[in-house]
Amino acid sequence: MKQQDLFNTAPAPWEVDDLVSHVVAKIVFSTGPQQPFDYLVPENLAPVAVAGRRMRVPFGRGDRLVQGYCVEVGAKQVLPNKLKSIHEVVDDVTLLSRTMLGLTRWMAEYYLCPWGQVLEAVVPAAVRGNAGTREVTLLTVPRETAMQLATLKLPPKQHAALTILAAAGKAFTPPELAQAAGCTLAPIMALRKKKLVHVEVRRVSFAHFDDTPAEAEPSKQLNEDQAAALKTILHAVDEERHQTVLLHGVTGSGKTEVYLQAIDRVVAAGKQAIVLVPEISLTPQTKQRFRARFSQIALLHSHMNDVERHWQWKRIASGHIPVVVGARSAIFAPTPRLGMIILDEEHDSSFKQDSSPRYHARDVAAWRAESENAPLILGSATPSLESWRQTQTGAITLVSMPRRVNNYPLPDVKTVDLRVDRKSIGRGAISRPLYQAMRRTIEEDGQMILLLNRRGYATHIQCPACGEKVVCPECEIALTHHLADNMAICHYCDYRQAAPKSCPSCGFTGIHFFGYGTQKLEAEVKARFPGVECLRMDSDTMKKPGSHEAALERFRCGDAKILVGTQMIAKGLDFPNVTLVGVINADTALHFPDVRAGERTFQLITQVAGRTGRGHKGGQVLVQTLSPDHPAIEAAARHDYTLFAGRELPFREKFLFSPFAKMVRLVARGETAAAPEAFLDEFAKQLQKVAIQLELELHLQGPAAAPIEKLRGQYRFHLLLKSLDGEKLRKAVQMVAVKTKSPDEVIWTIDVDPVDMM
Ligand SMILES: Nc1ncnc2c1ncn2[C@@H]1O[C@H](COP(=O)(O)OP(=O)(O)OP(=O)(O)O)[C@@H](O)[C@H]1O
Ligand SMILES: [Zn+2]
Repeated sequence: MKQQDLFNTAPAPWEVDDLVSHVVAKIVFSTGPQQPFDYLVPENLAPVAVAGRRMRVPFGRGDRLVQGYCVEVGAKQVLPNKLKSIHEVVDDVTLLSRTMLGLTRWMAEYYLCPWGQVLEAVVPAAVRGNAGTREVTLLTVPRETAMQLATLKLPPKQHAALTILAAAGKAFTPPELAQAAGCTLAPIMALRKKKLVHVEVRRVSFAHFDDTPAEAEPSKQLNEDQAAALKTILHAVDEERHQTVLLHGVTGSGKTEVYLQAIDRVVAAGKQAIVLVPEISLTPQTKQRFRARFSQIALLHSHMNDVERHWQWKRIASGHIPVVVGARSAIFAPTPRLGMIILDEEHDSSFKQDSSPRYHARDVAAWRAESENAPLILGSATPSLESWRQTQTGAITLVSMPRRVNNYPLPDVKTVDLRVDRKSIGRGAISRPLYQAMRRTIEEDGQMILLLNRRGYATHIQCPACGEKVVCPECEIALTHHLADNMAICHYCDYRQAAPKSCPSCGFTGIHFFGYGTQKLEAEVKARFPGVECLRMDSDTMKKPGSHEAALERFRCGDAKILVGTQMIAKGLDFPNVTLVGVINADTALHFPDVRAGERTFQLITQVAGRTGRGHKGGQVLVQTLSPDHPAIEAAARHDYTLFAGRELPFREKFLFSPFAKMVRLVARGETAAAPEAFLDEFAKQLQKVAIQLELELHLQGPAAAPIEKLRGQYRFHLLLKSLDGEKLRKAVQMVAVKTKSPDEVIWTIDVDPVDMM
């Protein structure tokens, strides 16, 4: 883990006279040893041996050739016979600029993971694999050969081919030349052997994608709030200095228009902008909005194939594409002249990667923007408490847009208390008040969105006779009943079995399916509103590429009246005819054993409520809940972010959580419960020793069984580390980690600034 250079050790005193200055390349491997190694750069490779390219080098006793990333090249005093030489430079283009190399190094140190692993995450596999390109051999005639052409004694076919190539004035591949000269490849091979033609091997791209811009759209006349926000942003853009601005604008306040006009200025200055959005927000609507304003734009999304990904990467790296829009990993777009970074919906948890390197795009963006003197714009109606807190300390500039565009009011939000007697609520998932509101909406030709954050049909299966619950044998989590193929499925590991007809334990045939998923809700809507088209959007119905677009188009054009879905329908959508939003169960995420449960609930309800009232018809929201008095639900019903943050922050401070304390989470898993628990116990003990040494005030929670105690057959434990001093905390973890050799049966991970606590 520690980045130390084996070859940086000082030479012995009697060796000093033998030192010579040599060009040395520092190589980092993506697997195997974690520390960089030095290699000599032979003279013939000096022009191409550039930091940021991959190189093949001899490694180990057998000098096996392995590939690594060159992260630095420079003159160094070395004992020449002690270092091996680079064998080959793999890339003919530089994959990582100095800034990007610096970024990867910072990520490795900050997130406590191997540098090589970060490099592999930053350079897309499609780029590493040169997807969509092939090597071609190109032939030309050197000048001296061309001048002697008339006097050269050659067989007629060779002579003819050489004459044609010399006259062509451009390079031919061997088959092209053979065709032009009307001969086989043999005479051309002969010319190559005689060295009468110059041979060059070059990698060319055969990919091409259509990027015709959408119909152009002029920018909008900004309202007062938007103009003020834009002014603050442009200040930083014009001065080419780094500043982070949090654009806190309520839903429908027109944040996108502010981004677009800020980007205009960046592009006019000849620079590039990166816009990050949650993957799920890369809707046709978002794409269209950006396409209509910028003719040259790269849209990076997960359905892209390798050939296209590589093609886009090269276009961005060439500097020709001024605007890049994409999900989390677009923060690594190789823009040579970065002028601004925007994170829309900056609070979204999809910006945190849940596999190593476990980076948060917001923090990576902050590092990048700072080192490239570019402004960073964070936008949200429900900012993360991390960003909000920084506006209080002055590290981030706050700009507010508290009103919707066109002075549309925020929708009226009412809670439906599900605790009152069932009679007045009605049966099924849709309460009586919600049903009546739905009926009215249809009569008034409006559209509506129903949010239920659980997919599947019934959320648990239980025997009323003996109480037996049907759980996943691998995760011990209740299986969800899915109607398609009548299966019972584990939502954690995708284990599936046929839905039981009787109790697997006592044989009772009246086994019961409880709870509501989106499938069951859709069925209920269809039964109660026959003839009204209802669409369902969740990860089950949205598997196929393009299905997202198709569904949203049916809703946009007004054919579908009711849209039922999970959180994927909660953000970003801008449909003026949506006059009703129903939250079927506001409590699904409220009681998770996670410090952010309240924050997530507040965000989800505020965001989904924001989908309505975006037109002149107005809108209303009904939130069904068992806890209408919960502070998060109450604040969301009032669209009051400041109220929510004002209540939540003191709690976080008191109990030492983010954003006040820095947190690191360790998760260990294994076939038995004992091994991972013992491992974390020992880790905690070592940490406490190191903490004394470093004078670190360390707070430990656990080790304890993780909320998801068992996953895919493995027992999971976690240990939460907290401290006000993040730097020292990471240092302590690193010091223990380098010395720790985990037993074979334990797999463990380090998560710095964890978001997922399950
Ligand atoms: N100055 C303006 N005048 C008129 N309409 C505007 C103006 N600015 C934006 N709009 C329109 O207002 C609507 C809402 O804007 P937008 O989707 O950017 O809001 P938002 O702040 O991103 O909301 P959300 O957080 O809910 O996604 C869009 O249809 C947009 O075209
Ligand atoms: Zn499972």
